[in-house]
Amino acid sequence: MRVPAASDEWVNPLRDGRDKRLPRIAGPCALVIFGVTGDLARRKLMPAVYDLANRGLLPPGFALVGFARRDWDDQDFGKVVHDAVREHSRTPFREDVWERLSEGLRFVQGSFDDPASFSELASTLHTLDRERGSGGNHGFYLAIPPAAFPVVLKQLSEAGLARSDDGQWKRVVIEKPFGHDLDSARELNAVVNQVFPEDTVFRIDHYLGKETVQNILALRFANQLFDPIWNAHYVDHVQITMAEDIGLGGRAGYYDGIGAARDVIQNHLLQLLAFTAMEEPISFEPSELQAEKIKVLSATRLAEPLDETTARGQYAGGWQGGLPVVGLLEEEGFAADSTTETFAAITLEVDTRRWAGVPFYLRTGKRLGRRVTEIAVVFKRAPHLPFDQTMTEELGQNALVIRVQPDEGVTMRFGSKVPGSSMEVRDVNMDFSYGQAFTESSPEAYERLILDMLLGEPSLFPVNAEVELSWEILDPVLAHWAAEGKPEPYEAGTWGPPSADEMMRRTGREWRRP
Ligand SMILES: NC(=O)C1=CN([C@@H]2O[C@H](COP(=O)(O)OP(=O)(O)OC[C@H]3O[C@@H](n4cnc5c(N)ncnc54)[C@H](OP(=O)(O)O)[C@@H]3O)[C@@H](O)[C@H]2O)C=CC1
Ligand SMILES: O=C1O[C@H](COP(=O)(O)O)[C@@H](O)[C@H](O)[C@H]1O
Repeated sequence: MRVPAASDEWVNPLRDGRDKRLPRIAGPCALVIFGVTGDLARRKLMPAVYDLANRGLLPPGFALVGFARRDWDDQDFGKVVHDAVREHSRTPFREDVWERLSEGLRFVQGSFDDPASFSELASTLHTLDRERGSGGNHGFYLAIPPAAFPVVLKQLSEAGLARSDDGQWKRVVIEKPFGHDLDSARELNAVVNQVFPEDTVFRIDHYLGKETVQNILALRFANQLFDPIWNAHYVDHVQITMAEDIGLGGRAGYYDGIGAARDVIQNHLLQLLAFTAMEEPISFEPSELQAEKIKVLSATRLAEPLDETTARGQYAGGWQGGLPVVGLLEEEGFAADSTTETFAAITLEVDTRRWAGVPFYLRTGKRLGRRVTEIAVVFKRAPHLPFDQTMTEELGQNALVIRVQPDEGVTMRFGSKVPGSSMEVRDVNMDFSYGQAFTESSPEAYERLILDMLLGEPSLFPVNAEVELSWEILDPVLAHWAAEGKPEPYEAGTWGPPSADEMMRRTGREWRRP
């Protein structure tokens, strides 16, 4: 198989033709992970790198450099990567793959505020370029606390690590959250672009790396079936749910003061809305896809009044999976009077001809009934039912449900005659399940996104404008909630605070129980 040179033409991954179904392999390069001792690196990034190696998608001399404060050497680091891979990788562990990967592992010990550590990083990379042929192509993954983004960018710049000579590339991957409101996102964007030109900045929203999210584009734009009814004439409303059953033990440092809306609505859920509501791009060139997402986000705004169209909550103690669990205020590290919300629901309107008058309800929460992310497009009722009313009491509204996770797939809900002598009609489901339709398991989101970054393929990374527009949409409700004070408590293991149900009841609708 041909290994593309670093200078190979960029190939659009969303427009691959038949001959391009062959796996795309990254050219010679090194990946530096800042924050390599952290939770994200251990659970997601290092396993994803191994999975790519296992699939033969990394170049022969690939190098992975970890940077953190621990007093480790390359061997210690190798053991940590090994354990993370054994515990969390998607693909089976193979000794020969591990041997090859481990030859390129290096650790640089240092603090973000210490220029000497960055000089050492530069010298490590130069050595790798020479010895393993990474060719001056370096990706820098910032898996670090958001407050540290500016200092690391400055150090990279001052150490000359952000500068590319001819035929080389330097790219930066920035984890979320990208700012905590519009102003801070603008400031951060300015800092980032002082060091890395926009086309070398890869802002991660890992939801875009999920197969089921990319499949929204296929479902909508590869089929004739859905588009004619994908509009305000037929759609009653859209519900986007990201529910988690986990609590926030161990995450206080990041989550307290951030809350559910900043953590996932600003990024993952608004990206899901953009994919669901945008117009067909004229091609899958990154700029065309981004243009459509930008257009639809520009047309999106909060429905008002906010105390009726939004809800927020904080989990209290309760039961989950048959076990008692504590409330947020008892979780280690959270302030006893924390006003951080762990549940958020908002109503959005999309001011376009396609969506005028169709509410988009977005909700997310921790310690909810179960883990599920789905987009439910709920259709209007048939204008006339030629049945005896008693025969349709169990007929709901038609719905198309895109199950992002788990049990990935698509379900269509519609009415069907109940077998028997009467014309009774009841809801039934028609399912497409990834597990049944495809034999191969889907790549993990980070696997896909790390590879795309190494290949320089930006389609699945939100640009600056999308991030800022998302804050613009959310800022008013964040200010509204900040003025309100304490969120409403809800029992762990339930579906959120009563005000969330009330918010829907007011409109004559109800949340799905996925
Ligand atoms: N965890 C997750 O599931 C997700 C995380 N993210 C984002 O990823 C990023 C990282 O999150 P997470 O892994 O959970 O964070 P952690 O707190 O677990 O890890 C932070 C890392 O940063 C390093 N670090 C912190 N300060 C310094 C410093 N001054 N000098 C050198 N290293 C330092 C720590 O190294 P040391 O060992 O030296 O302390 C550690 O490796 C955040 O932006 C988060 O929002 C995004 C989505 C999901
Ligand atoms: O970005 C985040 O996502 C995770 C959930 O990710 P998923 O892929 O398992 O759905 C969430 O737990 C975390 O709070 C948030 O920062």
